[in-house]
Amino acid sequence: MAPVLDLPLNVGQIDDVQELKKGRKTKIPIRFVRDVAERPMLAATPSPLLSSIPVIDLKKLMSGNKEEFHLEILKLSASCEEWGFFQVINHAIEVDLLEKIEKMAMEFFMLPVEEKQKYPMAPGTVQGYGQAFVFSEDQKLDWCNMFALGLVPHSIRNPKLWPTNPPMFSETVETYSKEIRKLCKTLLRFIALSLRLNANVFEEMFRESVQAIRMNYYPTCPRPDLVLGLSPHSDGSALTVLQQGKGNTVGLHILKDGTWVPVQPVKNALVINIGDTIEVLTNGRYKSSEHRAITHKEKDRLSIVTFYAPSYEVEIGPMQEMIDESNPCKYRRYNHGEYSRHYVTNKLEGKKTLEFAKIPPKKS
Ligand SMILES: O=C(O)CCC(=O)C(=O)O
Ligand SMILES: [Fe+2]
Repeated sequence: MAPVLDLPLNVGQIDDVQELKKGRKTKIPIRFVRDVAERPMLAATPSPLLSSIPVIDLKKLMSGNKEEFHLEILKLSASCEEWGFFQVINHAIEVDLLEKIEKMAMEFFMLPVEEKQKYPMAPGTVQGYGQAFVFSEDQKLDWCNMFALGLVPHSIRNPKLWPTNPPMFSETVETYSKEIRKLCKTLLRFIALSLRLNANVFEEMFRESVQAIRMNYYPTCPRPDLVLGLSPHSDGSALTVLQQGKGNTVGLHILKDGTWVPVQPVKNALVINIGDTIEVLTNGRYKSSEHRAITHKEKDRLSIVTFYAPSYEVEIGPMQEMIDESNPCKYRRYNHGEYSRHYVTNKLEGKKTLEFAKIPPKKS
């Protein structure tokens, strides 16, 4: 992943949530207890109208007749504009592979803590096992264990972080990442078409795109009402592909028009979201929505998340086609590597990271 902070950081004690659980204590350590305004308010049920994000059928885009294609492209465009999220079905990735990576990830998280800590995530970095995005002693912690790896290009990989246990881990991650890469390229072609742009525009612009994977494991929590599984954030990627564990409970929430909307898992679907890079490139037309994860009292949850982004040397800024009199340019131009560094060296805090790219509105 991108370069990280050189400073020594004092991040205080970071308890491993799976180990806390083994202690069978019902009292949540104070570092995990959120301020009242941040707590998830689980009792409040959102309107049923809001309870599902759009589902895109990739088969209709790849091989549907003219009418099916047209309707699906319109749906894709509306999903990216209004939600910044959709679920994709008929994505052509074998269910076996999805099941295999899920099994590997679970096997990894179930290893004894000493085994997992052989791949430590150093404070202020985002690869290895632990909690990312923690920069100070007084920062609240997420009820989550993460394991993250840089995959593509080869130079961002840290070979010391590739587990040899469970066996086949690296082989499965390689195969999976290739398939997800193909899917991202395909989706970006349709996203370009939905904007009436040349289908290759993103692929050509991104050069050798960067890809990283993060596995998030949310153990059960005695007080889901007090904690967050993952703090609210938007993703710094161009596109993110999220696989939820089979039979997962609802855990992912998207902020839409000021309301947290739970994402109902759809069997064998993958959840796709627009990252900050596409928001900037489209001058805000396609949104990188704020999202978070919550925990559950009786059910643990796993998510396997792939971040797909341009090569670090690429310059990003709103595309000319996205700017006109009624849509003045909202973001400045910057180098993607610079943004990536900014993203990974700041705590997750809603869409605050994207302030980096915003042009302040003119005072009248
Ligand atoms: O686990 C989830 O559903 C959310 C994960 C996520 O947003 C992330 O890893 O960036
Ligand atoms: Fe995310």
